[in-house]
Amino acid sequence: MIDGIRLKFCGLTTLVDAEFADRLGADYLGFILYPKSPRYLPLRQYRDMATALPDGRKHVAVMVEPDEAELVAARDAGFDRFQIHFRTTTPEARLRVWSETVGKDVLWLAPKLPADEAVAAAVLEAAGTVLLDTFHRDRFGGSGQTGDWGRFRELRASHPDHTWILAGGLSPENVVLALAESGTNFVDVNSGVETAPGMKDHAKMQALVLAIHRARTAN
Ligand SMILES: O=C(O)c1ccccc1N[C@@H]1O[C@H](COP(=O)(O)O)[C@@H](O)[C@H]1O
Repeated sequence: MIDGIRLKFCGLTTLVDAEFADRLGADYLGFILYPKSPRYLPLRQYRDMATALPDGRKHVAVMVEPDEAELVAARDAGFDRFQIHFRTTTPEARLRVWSETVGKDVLWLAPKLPADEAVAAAVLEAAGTVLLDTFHRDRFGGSGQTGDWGRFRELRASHPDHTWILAGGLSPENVVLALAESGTNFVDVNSGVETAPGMKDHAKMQALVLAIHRARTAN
């Protein structure tokens, strides 16, 4: 927690980067288990890394429309949270399977939500947390593009019983404005603190944490 803001650094592919995220005080460390991502981390590599990481941070498995066996494998590997990106045409029964497999409290649903679509009731029923990433027609996440922070604010206010996570193109340069405009207390940061996909830039990670700290402690 950085002065009341929950922080997840995502797309971690090396122990050095994960340890650095931990030292900076990130609450959540995100590992992308989606083979088509340039930040893909195979599950066996995650297991090796996880045993070497200090306790205290929650580990998030980032997946795209996993089948039940893939989700069970991630659950059995010891992840604490499960962030699932999916198309809004996904059958509701599938959302229920994800929810029953890991539990509503630890499931983060990330619908690929076009500007004119509401968050479906089935999404809110299946998960206690909704992650709003920027809509991109051809991608599930990691686009590096910012979204509609005003819409995030409205959705969060409309569903106060859920936890809402802001994602999409967040960086040291824009995070303070994103906090102010979205009203979020939970940010997910990925490509905005990289030198290349999957390679974290420690100076940018530190700058992001400092930017949040300064914004939150300024009078
Ligand atoms: O980063 C990826 O490659 C990725 C692939 C598939 C699903 C999610 C992915 N990343 C997630 O996307 C958001 C936003 O990322 P960015 O800050 O815009 O780069 C974040 O939740 C990542 O976990």
